[in-house]
Amino acid sequence: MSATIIDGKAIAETVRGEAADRAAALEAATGVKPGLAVVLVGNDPASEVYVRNKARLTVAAGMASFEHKLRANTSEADLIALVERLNADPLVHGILVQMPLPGHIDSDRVVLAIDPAKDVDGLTPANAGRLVLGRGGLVPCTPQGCIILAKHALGPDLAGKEALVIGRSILVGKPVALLLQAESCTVTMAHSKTHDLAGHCRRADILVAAVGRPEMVKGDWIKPGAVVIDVGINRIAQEGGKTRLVGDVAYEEAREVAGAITPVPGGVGPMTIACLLQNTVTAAEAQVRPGA
Ligand SMILES: NC(=O)C1=CN([C@@H]2O[C@H](COP(=O)(O)OP(=O)(O)OC[C@H]3O[C@@H](n4cnc5c(N)ncnc54)[C@H](OP(=O)(O)O)[C@@H]3O)[C@@H](O)[C@H]2O)C=CC1
Ligand SMILES: Nc1nc(=O)c2c([nH]1)NC[C@@H]1CN(c3ccc(C(=O)N[C@@H](CCC(=O)O)C(=O)O)cc3)C=[N+]21
Repeated sequence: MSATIIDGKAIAETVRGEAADRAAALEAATGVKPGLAVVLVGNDPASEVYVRNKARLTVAAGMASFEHKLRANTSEADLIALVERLNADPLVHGILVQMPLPGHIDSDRVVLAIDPAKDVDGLTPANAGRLVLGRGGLVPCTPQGCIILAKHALGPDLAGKEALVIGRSILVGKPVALLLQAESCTVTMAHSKTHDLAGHCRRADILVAAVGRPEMVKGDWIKPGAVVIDVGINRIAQEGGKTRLVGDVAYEEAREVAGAITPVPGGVGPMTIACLLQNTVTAAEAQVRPGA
């Protein structure tokens, strides 16, 4: 039996449409157009593609896009000074600093400089803490996207499902595990020190892979009928000098066993951008109508 392919591209289009409607309603009511600032340090070619995609889709959703491309040798102080200017800029409601940053910059200090009200990545201690406590705040985009995709496959009620998250980063693994727990799943978090990863995978009704290792999760690790959400974005070399994107799951093997699976590209990636636009509108609404 072959898995249902979860169409992240189509689902993301719907989510972006909702963000566009909310942005238009806010502008009609208050005259304020939500604005998103993206900061990229250095010229990593893959990151440049994401930044370009984000800018195009932000404008298409009726929001303002501000791009700041800084040289790879930009100092931490100059980067923090830019973040502080964006914090103070009334046209900017959301700030995203693309990770990873070059090695000479302490990313914790940069994230701490972001106004939590504009932290559309949900990385500041204020937003991360609210997520742990279950008290709202801005929630990281990729984890939100994972939950939406899992619900597309399983329906809105995820309660009681066995969920395994591979990866425990602040950007993806930890928040996705918290969101699954909030949906009343029974959650296991695996990482580089986990023993018998394959055995853990085989118990999972929902498997989220956020590792950054191309095709690490094999088909025979997957419980028949499971929902597989592949967060990995890995560029690998192909014959003829070309490259291609693959996830953290061996897709061709996995789709023979899983009940539903997200492709790479066209799965979680587009959802990340769609949820970023939603977070930008949410941030703008709160900044325009505090307490509303
Ligand atoms: N689709 C999208 O929108 C997005 C995709 N990504 C992609 O998702 C992937 C993960 O990103 P991110 O979370 O930022 O990555 P990090 O490198 O920050 O985290 C990777 C995690 O994987 C764990 N890990 C590493 N090797 C193994 C192993 N052999 N077995 C089990 N666990 C392992 C690490 O464990 P430990 O903690 O022990 O070191 C760590 O927790 C990347 O491919 C990235 O490009 C990221 C963001 C958005
Ligand atoms: N502060 C921060 N927040 C992030 O959310 C963040 C980050 N830094 N650093 C890098 C990762 C990676 N990431 C992606 C977003 C969209 C796609 C995406 O749109 N992918 C498409 C197209 C990919 C392509 O074809 O190039 C797809 O998978 O179909 C991919 C990857 C966000 N990240």
